[in-house]
Amino acid sequence: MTVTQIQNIFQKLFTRMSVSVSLAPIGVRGMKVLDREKFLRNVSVPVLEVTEDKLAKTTPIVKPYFLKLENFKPVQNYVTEDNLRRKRIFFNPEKIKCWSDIAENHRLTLKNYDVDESNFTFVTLKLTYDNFKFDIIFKAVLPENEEIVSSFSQIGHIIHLNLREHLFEYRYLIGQVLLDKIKTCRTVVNKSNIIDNTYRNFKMEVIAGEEDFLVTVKENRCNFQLDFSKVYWNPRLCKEHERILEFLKPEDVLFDVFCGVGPFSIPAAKRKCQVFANDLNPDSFKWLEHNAKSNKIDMTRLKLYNQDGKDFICTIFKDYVTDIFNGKKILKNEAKIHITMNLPALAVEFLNSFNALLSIEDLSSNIKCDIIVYVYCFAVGEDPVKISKEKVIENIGYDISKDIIDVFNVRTVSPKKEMMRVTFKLSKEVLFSKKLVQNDEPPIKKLCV
Ligand SMILES: C[S@@+](CC[C@H](N)C(=O)[O-])C[C@H]1O[C@@H](n2cnc3c(N)ncnc32)[C@H](O)[C@@H]1O
Repeated sequence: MTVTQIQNIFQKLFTRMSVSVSLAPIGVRGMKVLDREKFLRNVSVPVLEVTEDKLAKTTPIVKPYFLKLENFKPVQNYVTEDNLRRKRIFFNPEKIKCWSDIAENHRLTLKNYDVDESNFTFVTLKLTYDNFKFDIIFKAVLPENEEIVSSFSQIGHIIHLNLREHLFEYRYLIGQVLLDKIKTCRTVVNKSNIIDNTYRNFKMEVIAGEEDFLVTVKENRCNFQLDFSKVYWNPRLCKEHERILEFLKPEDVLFDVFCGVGPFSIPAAKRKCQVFANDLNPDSFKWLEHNAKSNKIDMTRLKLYNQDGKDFICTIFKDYVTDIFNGKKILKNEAKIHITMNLPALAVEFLNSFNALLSIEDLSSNIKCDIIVYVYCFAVGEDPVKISKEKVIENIGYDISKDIIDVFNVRTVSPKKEMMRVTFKLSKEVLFSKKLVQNDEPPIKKLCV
């Protein structure tokens, strides 16, 4: 018996006895400065050694047991001590600890090809930092039960983290690992405070890679270029942007009150809507203009504004609907007017600008015009639907319960905070409310929610 054969017997015995074989890195918990060498470890791994002619038949049978690691091939060439060329198929030791762990039907099929337990052995595999995915590394390094993978998003080449305070001391390690492991990443930033400024951008710290905030992202078949340090962009809103775009038909009109760099406005203009896009942030405005050009938008369909949302509603929107209601402007093919208000922390506070926006003199007979508002808000509490409805009604100053079309949960921001969208029909009652209320009553009706 050769030394290798004896080693194999011992390895088989040992592996049979051990309850579970973990492939995770060991001895790195608590590491704050990345030391790639410390991830080196030897693991005993089951392999099936077959002659080259048997490989094509054997591989499909044993594929479910393959050892899957980063930068690792589960099927490798091997030359025996007697100089014979063989193939080694590496199995996952977390699944296969001995020959009988292979399903019986698979063992029987293998036997038909003359492959059996005599082909099954164990080899020692040297695992390095390069073999582990970032989530495995974080699981091994960070305090137990920490989950950071869900708290990051990728915007072009930037990975954006929102680390909780107790993980701050690990931030440079986390940044470096992400930079190493995610091929499309060149910059890792951590948001260093919550978004509480007017322009909804965050102060951030570069924790790994280059200080380059200029990104290009693709959404709803449009390209957006932006400076992530100066403007708002959230890849988690892509689906919501798409949902709104689905509501828009060619010739419809969109007033995008807080448009950012244009994720509603630019694709809407591309779909032949008439779009009025506004944002207060001069940088958003700059990138909005840039993106309109780079997406080759017909600028007769897209008008851009850099004003406060309230002024935008009280001038641009007001003038447009005045012309509709006094018959100066006619919408083609019963087109609708849509108003998007995506500034969840504050948008409801702009709703009262619609209340009594128009005077009754502007109203020519019974012109009909569907105006749909999509206003976003945050809801913290047991019943986010009720909370967001109440917010809207309270702020618009009119009981619009009957006009609410939908209350939609867009996404969970944190365990107790939901981002909601309230869709409602902006009625003539609200737009002309002052004049509709008799006897100089204040325009705000008593709310019943
Ligand atoms: C949450 S972002 C939404 C951007 C974009 N609509 C989207 O869906 O990604 C809100 C935007 O509102 C803009 N903003 C903040 N206060 C504003 C105001 N008073 N008037 C107009 N825009 C404002 C910010 O600059 C920011 O771009």
